[in-house]
Amino acid sequence: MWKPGNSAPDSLRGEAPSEVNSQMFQASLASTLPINVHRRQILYALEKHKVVVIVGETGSGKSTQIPRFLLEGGWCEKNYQVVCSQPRRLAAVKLAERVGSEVRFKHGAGAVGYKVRFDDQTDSQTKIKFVTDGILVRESLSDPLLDDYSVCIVDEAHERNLNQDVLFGLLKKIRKRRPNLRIIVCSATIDAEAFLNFFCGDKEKAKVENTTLAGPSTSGDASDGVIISVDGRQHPVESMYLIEPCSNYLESSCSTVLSIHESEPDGDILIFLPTADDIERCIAMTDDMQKQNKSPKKLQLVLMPLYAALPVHLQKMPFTPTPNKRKAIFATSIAETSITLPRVKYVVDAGFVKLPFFDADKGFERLVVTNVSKASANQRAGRAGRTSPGKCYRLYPHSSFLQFPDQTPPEISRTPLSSFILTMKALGIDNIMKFDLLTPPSVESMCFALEELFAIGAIDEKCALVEGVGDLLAEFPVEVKLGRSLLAAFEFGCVEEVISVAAASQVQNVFHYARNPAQKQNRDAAVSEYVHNSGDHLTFANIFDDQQWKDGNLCRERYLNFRALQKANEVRGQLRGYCRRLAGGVKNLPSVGVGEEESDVLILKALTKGHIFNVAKISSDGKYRTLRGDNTVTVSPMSLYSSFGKYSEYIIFSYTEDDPRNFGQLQLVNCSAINGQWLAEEAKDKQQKGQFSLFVQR
Ligand SMILES: Nc1ncnc2c1ncn2[C@@H]1O[C@H](COP(=O)(O)OP(=O)(O)OP(=O)(O)O)[C@@H](O)[C@H]1O
Repeated sequence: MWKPGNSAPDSLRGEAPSEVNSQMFQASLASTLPINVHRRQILYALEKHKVVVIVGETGSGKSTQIPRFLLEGGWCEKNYQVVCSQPRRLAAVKLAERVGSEVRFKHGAGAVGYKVRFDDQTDSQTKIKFVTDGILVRESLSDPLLDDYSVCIVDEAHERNLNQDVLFGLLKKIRKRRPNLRIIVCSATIDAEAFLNFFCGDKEKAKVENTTLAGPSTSGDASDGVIISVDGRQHPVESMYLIEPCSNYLESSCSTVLSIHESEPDGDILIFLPTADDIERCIAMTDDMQKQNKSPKKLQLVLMPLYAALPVHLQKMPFTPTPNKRKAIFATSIAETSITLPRVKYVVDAGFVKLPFFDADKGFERLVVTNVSKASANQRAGRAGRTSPGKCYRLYPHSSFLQFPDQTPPEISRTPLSSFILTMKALGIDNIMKFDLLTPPSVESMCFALEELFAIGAIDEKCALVEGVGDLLAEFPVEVKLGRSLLAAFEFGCVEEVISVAAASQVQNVFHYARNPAQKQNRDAAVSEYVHNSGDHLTFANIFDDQQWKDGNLCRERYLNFRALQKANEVRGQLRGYCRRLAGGVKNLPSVGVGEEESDVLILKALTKGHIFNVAKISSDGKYRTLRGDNTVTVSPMSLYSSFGKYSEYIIFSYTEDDPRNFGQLQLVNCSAINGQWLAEEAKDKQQKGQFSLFVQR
């Protein structure tokens, strides 16, 4: 069933006799989920209505069972597929494994597949397809009416990521052209009426089903939409709050994990923290505290991280049984929705999330650690009690919870929109302001994105996609800055090196933090062996140029984050595949090597083409100011440029974040020295000299 050369996910591999029993067991467990009571109601609603909004508690069975109902209800006949989109790739992969193992007994091993960025595990036999929201949007570029699908399920709709919002608008358009298409929108916590109004509008009557009715409704015409509420969850989750706010959520997380381990019966613990760095620190702190506490324990406690920038084999570990041991899994919001970690009974929620926010005043995105929404907190709690009753320890008072926003603000209202605009243009939607969106984007962020796209040459002065740049970038699987740098790398013959830079930029924390001055001294000595004096970007390329990064021990000595490098290397492989296809199937991609002045200039020039909007110039007070927005900024102390970079009037940077030492100020992450002359050349190239000379003269 799987494409040659690809291995199937664990639970979808060849059938051993014992597996058959386990599948029958899983299928019988599935039939006890609360959503089963609504099976007929959902199938009937879908016969009668084009849009069905399903609201059901976490763990009621929406993500796993609805696709199965549809398969069994005949929605995959005549070569149609049912597609279910998820915000995150981990959820899409895990759901495909789970649903695959539930249905394979009846429908064959290939009935369920998944498609996520860089990994397509579907073929002509696939009937239920789990994808990420971004993949479904991309599919609509080549198949504008999504003709392969009879039903599109958009799951976890409360997340309102940018791709979901595009999908809602597209599906609304498509359903007018394809009356046979059915749309299901699912979540535990959405404003169902708002979604129904969006799809059905005032003219078409929206109908709310009686929530307790298990049977079919008898009214409404086929153009109606309908809301179905699914009551109840399989197992209860008890939520507990702190009486007083805690002063240090990392310490509080560690001590809560250890006290659960000492006092609560068996069951794994899932801890939600905002960043990968917090996770690594919290694991180290818990480990230290555990070693100091010598009292005998019934069970050994194993500490594991789970975040997006981990290599795939480490992301799988929390899902693997550890007999006679209790797992404490420290996760970001990657584990918040759709996934089931079967043995988790306890959730510890620090109540924070790291989110990008576009600051229209500064003209830059800021990564901010902020309170989660009530919807997210409830999703997190929902990870306990999936296979038995559970408990959620919230590390904040109930009064704080009540002040959390109901929902996280939609991504469209808080992030830069360059990729979004490119996608819309590639879809042929030129007047974006007229495209039907649940929340319209702000004029400021649209202008900012259009300017950036113009500056990198993706659109022309009439805002049309530039052939050979804009159209390619719309399909590139990385953000536009890196995509543009990769395209430029073909021009400069340094594709391999820019791939390394792009891959390392996708994972955070390539280097381990130095936590005190002594560590910093050691780190600086270790890092000096491979650092490039232009700063971070060429150091990334250097690390991959030198095969020694593959040695975990050596990485530790050199303060390199082995896990992050493994992940970056995975991404390198994926980007290489993409670039090879782009170059017409060539085997060897152009490479110049790192370390010779001439080749280094080529790599930095390619990067400058993509980062033309992310340039800072030193001003007379000795501080850097961004050319765009004229913000006074500092270089992040984590950037190697701050300790090792040669002085440069101009630098490029990957992104900005809040400076923890200066409230309200931005700091630049991943910085490299460039030559200001390249900016002028770039401006000349594009005949935009007037625009760029403004920057250069400042
Ligand atoms: N991998 C798994 N291992 C064990 N049980 C599972 C697994 N996946 C799902 N389940 C069972 O199926 C139940 C329903 O899961 P499902 O993901 O369909 O719920 P949901 O309603 O979509 O919840 P959420 O909104 O939290 O994603 C879980 O609570 C659990 O009991």
